[in-house]
Amino acid sequence: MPKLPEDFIKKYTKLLGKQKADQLFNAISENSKNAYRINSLKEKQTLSYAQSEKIPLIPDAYYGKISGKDPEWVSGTVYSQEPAAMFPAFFLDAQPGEKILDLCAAPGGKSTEIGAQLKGQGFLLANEISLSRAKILRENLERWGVTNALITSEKPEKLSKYFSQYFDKILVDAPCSGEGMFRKDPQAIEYWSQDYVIFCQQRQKEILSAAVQMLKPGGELIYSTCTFAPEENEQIVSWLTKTFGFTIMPLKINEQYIDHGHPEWSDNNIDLVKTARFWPTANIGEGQYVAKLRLDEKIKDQTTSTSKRSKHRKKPRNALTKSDIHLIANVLDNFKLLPEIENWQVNCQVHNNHVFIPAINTNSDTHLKILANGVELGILKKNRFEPGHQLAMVLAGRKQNRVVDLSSNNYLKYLHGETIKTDSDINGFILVSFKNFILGFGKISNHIIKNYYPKGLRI
Ligand SMILES: C[S@@+](CC[C@H](N)C(=O)[O-])C[C@H]1O[C@@H](n2cnc3c(N)ncnc32)[C@H](O)[C@@H]1O
Repeated sequence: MPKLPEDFIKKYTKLLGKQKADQLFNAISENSKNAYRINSLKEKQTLSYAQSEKIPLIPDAYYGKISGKDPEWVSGTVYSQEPAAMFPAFFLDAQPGEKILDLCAAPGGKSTEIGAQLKGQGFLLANEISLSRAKILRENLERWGVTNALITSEKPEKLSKYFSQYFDKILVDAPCSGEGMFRKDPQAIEYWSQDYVIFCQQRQKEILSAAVQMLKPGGELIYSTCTFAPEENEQIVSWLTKTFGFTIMPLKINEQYIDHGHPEWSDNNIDLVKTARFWPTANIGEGQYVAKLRLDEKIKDQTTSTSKRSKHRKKPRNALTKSDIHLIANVLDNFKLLPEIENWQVNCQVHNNHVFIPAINTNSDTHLKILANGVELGILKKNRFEPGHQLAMVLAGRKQNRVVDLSSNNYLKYLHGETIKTDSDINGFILVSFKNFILGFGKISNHIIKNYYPKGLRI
């Protein structure tokens, strides 16, 4: 690991005192902690992991390392996540039916959890400014089986034009100087300087200024970073309260693991003790800061009437023909559908032959970079319907009968995209599983499973 920068050592020795600062520097030289969360959207399966050490407070989360080749991961049953990073979504506590924005969402650690909390009811907008990272976000949300997310790759200011005062809760898991990740990602040490901390602070203010425009009066903002820097933590929260009329809300802080925010590192606002700090010395995981703020109910609507007339309200025409419905039903009727997709005949739309149930209605003049909207059921081809991978991931939320479970050998063949021999007498589309974890679709004809595992995911 690279040496800690002199300015970093001086800064934290001054803030924490020599003894606590030395403990922090020692903790940074130790190994980082691995953990995973279990997906409550999927049918319960027996995992091959020990599940012996639980993450405090977080439901269904354990210490332990998982591999991207495990069927648990391929099927979206578990998500590997740094333990302290599980807390922002835990504190957000989305309720089914709410409208939630995750503004800086990739790769999706928090969006996947928010998707699970919503239980398919309500709406999640998962946005990531970087297109390459947004594609990974889409893969992760698809694997997780989330049905009600719109995934975009936009600048926060642009989103705010479409979603004025729209959301009940917004998570800003901000890009930051990453001091809390030094031991997990030593590159962050090389990148660090006090100037960089100030640059990040400025960027956080810009992102948050756009986020506030999208929050309903009385709505909640969760702000989090993975840095220790007060400039990006308590000082940002003080700026939010003074600039926009926010109240700092208490968080469930168990002082055994979680420190409180430090008023003396900002403007002495005593309410900053209600915010949460995670230090690697406290043994949960890496560094993290989380604050929950409520926007004043009486906040004035400063948006123009044009931007309030959002472009996502009008319901476009359902373009399915009778014969399309017949083709789709021929496939879907073989599976047990979840309540969110049961009424597909009424709710679905077709775009370039892709059949999907949108999370939100958008018009053709919505100029947002949209990577996914709701659930893609599949593609209409000439005289047939081919179910999509996302549908398989969603169907894993219920016990299915039309499933072929593979051997270890055939599991790898499936992930490679090969065809597989089977004893099954079924013909047509089936779900393919390994150790009962649903991996994707296959289509059987004469005891051969044609592989429908997406090309982009094959190993
Ligand atoms: C801490 S990461 C988010 C991690 C994510 N929430 C998760 O749990 O997987 C911060 C994200 O903010 C994005 N970002 C960078 N600059 C941004 C900006 N100006 N506006 C919005 N997002 C930005 C980064 O690309 C990065 O993916």
